[in-house]
Amino acid sequence: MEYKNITLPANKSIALIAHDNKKPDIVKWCQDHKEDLSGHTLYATGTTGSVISNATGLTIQRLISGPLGGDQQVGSLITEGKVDFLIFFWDPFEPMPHDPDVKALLRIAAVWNIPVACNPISADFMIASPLFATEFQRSVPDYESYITKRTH
Ligand SMILES: O=C(CO)COP(=O)(O)O
Repeated sequence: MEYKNITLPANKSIALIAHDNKKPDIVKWCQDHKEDLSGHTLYATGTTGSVISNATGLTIQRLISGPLGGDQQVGSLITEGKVDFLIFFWDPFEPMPHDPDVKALLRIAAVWNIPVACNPISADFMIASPLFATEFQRSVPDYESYITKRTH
């Protein structure tokens, strides 16, 4: 696989997701970082988006609920270059009916070199990074050269 660099703008697109037992954690994290988050474009799966916007007033583009396909929607936005960061507090203690979707989302985030925080401390380190609110270069798979190689 060949890679190319793309420039991420200072204003990032961040996807916020939490399983039910972790929703209090993501709400608290968003309350603690409300000011920093308000400068970015926020996406969330359905229920996570509702609880965060009710608790913080942040503007969030809500997708479908996770078990109904929301994780797949986030994965699709990542492949389209429309989501730059993933904050996903997944539950390590409970199996989910949509575990294959969760795994697929985490895989696609790795494929597209997306920073992923799976717990509040990782998210704290991420948002404290000087790169969080500045332009930076991200290496991504060079899809066009991949297609060209496979078709010539
Ligand atoms: O299940 C989820 C992620 O796998 C989250 O979905 P909700 O935000 O709709 O609860």
